[in-house]
Amino acid sequence: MAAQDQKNKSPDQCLDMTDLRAEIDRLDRSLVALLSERQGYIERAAEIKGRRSEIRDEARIADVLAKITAAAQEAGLSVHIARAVWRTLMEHSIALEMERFDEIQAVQRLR
Ligand SMILES: C=C(O[C@@H]1C=C(C(=O)O)C=C[C@H]1O)C(=O)O
Repeated sequence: MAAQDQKNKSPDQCLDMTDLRAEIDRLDRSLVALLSERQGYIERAAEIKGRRSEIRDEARIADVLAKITAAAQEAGLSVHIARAVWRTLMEHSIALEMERFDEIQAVQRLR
């Protein structure tokens, strides 16, 4: 086990709110890194998709929500939290993808 891992405390090992919040802050940094990596693929999708109408894909949104629901159930994460977070995440991702798509189109019109 890496030295860093040994410093992490399980919820039961946290004896006060300072301990507990340090662990939440650590996990939040990891979540930000993962969401940033996810955003890279959203931005790339804006380059790959040929039409603005392709950006919001309801079938894919339903597919992601179904996979997230199953993964949350398996992991013991509240399905209510998981679905709410991913619905919000996908709405903001779609908005970002549209912004990027419009920027690309604007640059191409100038050429
Ligand atoms: C990245 C995509 O574009 C959109 C963003 C999605 C997401 O954030 O997971 C899902 C569906 C799409 O509306 C995609 O089509 O997969």
